[in-house]
Amino acid sequence: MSTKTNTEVTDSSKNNHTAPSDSYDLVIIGAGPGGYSTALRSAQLGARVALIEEDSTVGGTCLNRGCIPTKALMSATSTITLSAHARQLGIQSTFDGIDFNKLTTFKQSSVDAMTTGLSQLLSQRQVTVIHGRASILSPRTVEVTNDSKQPFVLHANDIVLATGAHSTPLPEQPFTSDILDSDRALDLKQFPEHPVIIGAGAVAVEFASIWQAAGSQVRLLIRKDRVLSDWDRRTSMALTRALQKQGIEIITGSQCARIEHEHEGLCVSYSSSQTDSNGLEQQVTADKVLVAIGRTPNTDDPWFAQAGINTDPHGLVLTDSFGHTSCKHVWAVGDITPGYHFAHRAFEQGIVVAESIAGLNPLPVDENSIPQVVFSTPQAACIGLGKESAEARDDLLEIQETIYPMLSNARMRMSGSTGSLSLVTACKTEDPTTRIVVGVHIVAPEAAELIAEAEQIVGNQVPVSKAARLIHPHPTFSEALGEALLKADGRPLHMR
Ligand SMILES: Cc1cc2nc3c(=O)[nH]c(=O)nc-3n(C[C@H](O)[C@H](O)[C@H](O)COP(=O)(O)OP(=O)(O)OC[C@H]3O[C@@H](n4cnc5c(N)ncnc54)[C@H](O)[C@@H]3O)c2cc1C
Ligand SMILES: NC(=O)c1ccc[n+]([C@@H]2O[C@H](COP(=O)([O-])OP(=O)(O)OC[C@H]3O[C@@H](n4cnc5c(N)ncnc54)[C@H](O)[C@@H]3O)[C@@H](O)[C@H]2O)c1
Repeated sequence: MSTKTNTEVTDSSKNNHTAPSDSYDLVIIGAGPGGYSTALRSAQLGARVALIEEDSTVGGTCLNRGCIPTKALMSATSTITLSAHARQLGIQSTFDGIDFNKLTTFKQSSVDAMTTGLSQLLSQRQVTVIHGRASILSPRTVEVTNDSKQPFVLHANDIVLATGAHSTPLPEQPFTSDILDSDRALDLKQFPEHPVIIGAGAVAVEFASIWQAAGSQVRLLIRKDRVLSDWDRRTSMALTRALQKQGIEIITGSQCARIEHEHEGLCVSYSSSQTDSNGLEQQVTADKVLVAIGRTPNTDDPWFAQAGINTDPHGLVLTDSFGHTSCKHVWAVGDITPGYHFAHRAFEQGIVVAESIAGLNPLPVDENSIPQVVFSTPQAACIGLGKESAEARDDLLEIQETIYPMLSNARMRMSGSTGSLSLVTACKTEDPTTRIVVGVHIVAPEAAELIAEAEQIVGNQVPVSKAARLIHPHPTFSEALGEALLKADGRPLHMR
């Protein structure tokens, strides 16, 4: 849940040496990954920075109710999956249930460690953190409101908008204690017994993995034939099959019509192109429903439009590749801007905006080399282009897909997991004799770590012939990428 408070307008950190003033080089609205990375880098470059956050803690969605608490739960429940696998390997272990109080303490301590550490870092860099709700009064003036004092005004040479996003509900179906968004799902006191999850993106798939591992009987209601349907088809199909193999029921081609309360839970009505061609509705029951159909940017306060900040039809703030908005001296970063919505993208945007404001002329964020990772079981990760998107590009020639059979990898076999790995290679029209790697797509237990190497290769446009010379330690999951590169270079080693 969002932890909005009406704390006093003051420095958040007790040991913050910088007293609030009314004049700054930079005022940033929102202390999530976009806002705090801008603050940290700007302060490092010598700017006087105020960071305004309406929650009681810094860190935004990611630290408080996104990346960190979900991965804490995932770290905990993945041990149940491991222990089930251990039994197959001859290691006797029993799963005696979950101490939810202890689990909640672990999750919260993971969050607290990150938010406290961030607060201290901001303090060390002399960033003034102010708790309150901010709005732009004019291009160089921000008003801050909270309950305890009169609104007050800050002046700034530049303003950065980093207000983030919130979960989108189904039409006319507000979130409740039973119809959950991810914030509410993270606050549950017990895992649900037979939840329905609506959606097929990162939130849906991660919660499906957490809950199924913990013993819930999860049903996923998805519109297409596979989860992560905007990913490369082979990869998303591999993950879909892996989830089904674990017992997650995936109802494909389905569109939720409504959710109603019944005597003992919820009834989800949906139309399904797969099971009923006459369009008749089907029903499933659930004790909780998680609605994970995307997020809406926090840009609907009237001051956005009044300040002249242009948005697209989804409410996303339009910027150039350096973060300038339509309003001079106002910049935007993170989930309110069009593109991938990940913390690591927001970090890089924050750095680029800070360096632009400081006059360092940074390179713009390279939107083509942003890795996507889903912390499901198994994990899925990708970077760059799939085969179809590469074929649609005018600047690429001779597109080739190389598929590595994951069960040829010793560590994959030992893990008991299924997976997939494919590479897309191509030549650029301007250099038609040099083949480079333009995309890597992985489903595997350590895909989130493996993708970092792929990012170097794709992001730096390394020729296949050079990348295939990199030596990988044996026996590791990372060898799978090495073997795939050898195959793409026409020199497969441990496969035909
Ligand atoms: C369940 C979940 C799991 C996720 N897991 C991952 C993951 O594993 N990896 C990953 O890379 N990404 C993950 N994400 C996405 C990631 O959390 C976001 O991309 C990231 O937080 C965006 O950062 P931001 O700074 O743009 O916005 P936010 O983090 O949303 O921060 C915006 C901040 O602005 C504040 N604010 C808004 N309006 C005002 C105002 N008017 N005045 C003052 N303060 C204001 C808000 O209170 C908030 O703290 C996850 C998201 C969710 C929901
Ligand atoms: N590991 C990570 O990096 C991570 C983890 C969780 C969330 N996130 C980010 O948080 C944001 C929110 O995640 P999300 O999964 O909610 O959104 P998403 O946009 O990633 O996925 C939304 C899913 O809902 C489906 N959908 C949309 N409207 C629907 C409808 N009316 N009925 C049924 N299905 C519908 C879409 O087809 C899609 O599969 C994303 O930007 C995501 O990148 C990232």
